[in-house]
Amino acid sequence: MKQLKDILYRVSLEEVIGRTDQDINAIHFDSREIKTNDCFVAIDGEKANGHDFIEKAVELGATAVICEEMPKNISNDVTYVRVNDSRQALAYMANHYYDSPSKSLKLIGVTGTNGKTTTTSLMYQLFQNLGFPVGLISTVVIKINEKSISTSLTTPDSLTINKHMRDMVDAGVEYCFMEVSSHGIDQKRTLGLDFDVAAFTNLSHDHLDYHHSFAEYRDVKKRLFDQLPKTAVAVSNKDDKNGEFILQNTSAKKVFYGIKTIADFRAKILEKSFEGLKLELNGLEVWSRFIGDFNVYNLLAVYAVASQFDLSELEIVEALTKLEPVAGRFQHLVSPKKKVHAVVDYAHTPDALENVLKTLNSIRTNNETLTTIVGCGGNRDKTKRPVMGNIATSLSTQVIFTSDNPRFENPDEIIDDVEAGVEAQNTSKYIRITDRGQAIKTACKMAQANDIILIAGKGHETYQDVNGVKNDFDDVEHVTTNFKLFNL
Ligand SMILES: CC(=O)N[C@H]1[C@@H](OP(=O)(O)OP(=O)(O)OC[C@H]2O[C@@H](n3ccc(=O)[nH]c3=O)[C@H](O)[C@@H]2O)O[C@H](CO)[C@@H](O)[C@@H]1O[C@H](C)C(=O)N[C@@H](C)C(=O)N[C@H](CCC(=O)O)C(=O)O
Ligand SMILES: Nc1ncnc2c1ncn2[C@@H]1O[C@H](COP(=O)(O)OP(=O)(O)OP(=O)(O)O)[C@@H](O)[C@H]1O
Ligand SMILES: N[C@H](CCC[C@H](N)C(=O)O)C(=O)O
Ligand SMILES: [Mg+2]
Repeated sequence: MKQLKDILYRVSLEEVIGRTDQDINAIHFDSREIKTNDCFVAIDGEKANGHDFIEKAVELGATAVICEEMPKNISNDVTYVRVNDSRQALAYMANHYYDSPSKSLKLIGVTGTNGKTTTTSLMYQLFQNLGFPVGLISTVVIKINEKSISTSLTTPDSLTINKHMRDMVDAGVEYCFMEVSSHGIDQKRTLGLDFDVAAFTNLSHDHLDYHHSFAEYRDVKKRLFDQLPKTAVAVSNKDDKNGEFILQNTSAKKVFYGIKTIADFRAKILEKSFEGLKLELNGLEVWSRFIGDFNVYNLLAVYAVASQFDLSELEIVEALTKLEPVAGRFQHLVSPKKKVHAVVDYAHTPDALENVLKTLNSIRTNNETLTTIVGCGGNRDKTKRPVMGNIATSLSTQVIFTSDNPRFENPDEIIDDVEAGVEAQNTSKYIRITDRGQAIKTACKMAQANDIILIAGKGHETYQDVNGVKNDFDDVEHVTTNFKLFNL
């Protein structure tokens, strides 16, 4: 239990009505969760305005309200605090409420369009293999040592982050690896966290519905590095067009990795196949079970981050070679009889789809058919749809356009948008099958020995979100079932 004035430390207060020495049970930004003696933080959001629920929160027992505009009706036994920015206030309050847990952790944040889940999960794996107590906050799962906690956002809200970090510290965790999404930075979900290292993977087209322009999207990502203290380390991908720009204004120590340019952490690709990659990492020759040039960047990011701590280079490189692929990221399944290759991959951006398809084309030995099954999510950036339609048809033998998570949109209209990007010479290369299960079944039915099927977009997801209902759906399960059904 803490007093309101202790939680409000560092929050710039515009106006206060009422006392600030009362005990606060819990902080909530959703009125529906309020109970007696809680503090309600009103946020003017994307869909609703929390200020409209202040009275409801008071009715439910809130004794403190944090808001950007004072409500018309003031209740005598409630304290009202007006602030400039409720999201910022929430982040600082969450930090104090949980006793600044990020200060007790070695905190590593990873941002970028693609590769965040892969690199943070690999860092978690590597440090765990080296015997450290570890935590992870990722799109797929939150981990506190061995314990898994389910999650729905890549970067949760500031209260949830601080709560999990508190639990991590209490469980003895030393290193915490977390994904930092652009929504997370923009909505100040990570504000006030004490990052020791922040790493940048890459920047390409995504979320332009939310950020309006590519420059705005890029500048939001850059903010993570701008806010780092001098004592922190900023790691970036030198081969990415924005890799140097992102670190332009950071006060942190700069460290770069790359394949094409001179960098602190370098890799050379010596051999590639479905079995993995032979690499040279800073001069040391190693084997890795990963497939695809993009995964070399991911391994380099892990290498660069791990090298910022008290570990020997040999120890790190050896641990890198032992890393296992991450669920739904280039997850490779081979049918037992006809050796049909299926790759389930979370590529849901144009750049990711292009990388995965180029990788598959580069390891195709003969002229096996490469069938791509792909769609786009509903209620997300519409401008990426035609671009992905074009990439899929240009880089595959044949394509089945299907449904991803339609959310509240009509799946056939989403496919219309994807189809609109197909260039004239490729129009005979695709068919449309809206039902994703049928699309996977059709591809398996057509498959011949050694053919390759890419199922893109949903990776690890075990549901399909239709009108807000999450129906069970798992790409990997569908592939395995159809491998059996068609005796592949
Ligand atoms: C567009 C967006 O990012 N929205 C996020 C944002 O919601 P918001 O603050 O705008 O909320 P809102 O629905 O407008 O409501 C405003 C306020 O009224 C409150 N309210 C509402 C109703 C009520 O009865 N009482 C009440 O108090 C709400 O709790 C909220 O505080 O803040 C919420 C709490 O942190 C998030 O759950 C919510 O994520 C939504 C569900 C979402 O889908 N977000 C996606 C786009 C997202 O964030 N994705 C990123 C990147 C993904 C990636 O590429 O990896 C991620 O980090 O996951
Ligand atoms: N370094 C990389 N560069 C480009 N593409 C990548 C890279 N790493 C992974 N990908 C591709 O992007 C997909 C998503 O990877 P991952 O889940 O690691 O990214 P993410 O940044 O966490 O995505 P999200 O924003 O959804 O959380 C992968 O399935 C793969 O196709
Ligand atoms: N974190 C990403 C995931 C997209 C995954 C894809 N399957 C979709 O539903 O669009 C987002 O929320 O945009
Ligand atoms: Mg992720």
